Amino acid sequence: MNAIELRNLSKTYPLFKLDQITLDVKQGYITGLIGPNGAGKSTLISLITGLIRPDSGSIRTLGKEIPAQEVNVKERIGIVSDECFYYEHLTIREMKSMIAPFYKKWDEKQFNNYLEQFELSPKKKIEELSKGMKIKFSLAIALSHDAELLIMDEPTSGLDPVFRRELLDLLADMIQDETRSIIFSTHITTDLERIADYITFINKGRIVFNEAKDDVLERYTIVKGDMKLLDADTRRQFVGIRETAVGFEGLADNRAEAERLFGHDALLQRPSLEDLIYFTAKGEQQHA
Ligand SMILES: Nc1ncnc2c1ncn2[C@@H]1O[C@H](COP(=O)(O)OP(=O)(O)OP(=O)(O)O)[C@@H](O)[C@H]1O
Repeated sequence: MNAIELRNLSKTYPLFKLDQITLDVKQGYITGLIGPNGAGKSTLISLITGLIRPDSGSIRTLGKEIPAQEVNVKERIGIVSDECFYYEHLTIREMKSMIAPFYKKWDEKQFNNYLEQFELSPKKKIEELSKGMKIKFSLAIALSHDAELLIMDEPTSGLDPVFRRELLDLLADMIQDETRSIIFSTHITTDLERIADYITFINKGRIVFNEAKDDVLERYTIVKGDMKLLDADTRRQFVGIRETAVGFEGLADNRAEAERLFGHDALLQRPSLEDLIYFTAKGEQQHA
């Protein structure tokens, strides 16, 4: 089953279009959403959570049509972002008291455990929280109502490395029973290399791929070699190329083909997710 199903989803802003997005986010797994600045990640997440409305296309979250059946699904979802809509003048305890009644499965003991684990004082006002503390607070809320789907917009960007690791462990634990699902956007791609099962790459409002992480990292390859290996034909193999004084480095999207073409003349390496973003953006500049 899919936790999220998007069909031909479009949203147009004056200078940007999220264009005909069709995407399945699998239940029971962690999906990472990656892409350059302004690619449309937050817009996509806002559409999925019902914060903004699409111009066309359909959204089905946990089996329910959004926005039509939104009320039936809200309490089964946890949303984590540093831009959550809390009342700044309230304390953590007061804010929790406002939020908790909306959730049938609210677990007060669990919430208090998370506050302790995250070192958050219930007496602190929301306006006094740092960016990282706000993320921790919204995470404590999301994890205390037994959410089946966690949707997170750059949850790790404001967190220190120690807590980031702890959060990743927490997320990995959360999906152990294979009924819960997590989608999160981030620029810290090493976090996804650590825990994501699937990667959705979005660029300029379009999906570049939505695939199992291991398949992606197997399919693409970094090729390093001498400039004399590059001609009009071989250049076509590359998503993007970086030329240096001593040679070139490029990303090819077909490892088998690159091996056939370059054989032992070039060095082929497994790419990182960051390489995929970097070379895709670079390729666009080169083809522009
Ligand atoms: N309310 C809005 N009105 C007009 N344009 C908008 C609005 N919200 C987003 N955009 C535009 O949509 C595009 C995608 O923005 P979005 O925030 O979804 O990107 P992103 O991938 O999350 O980027 P980043 O990695 O920088 O956070 C940008 O060009 C942005 O300016």
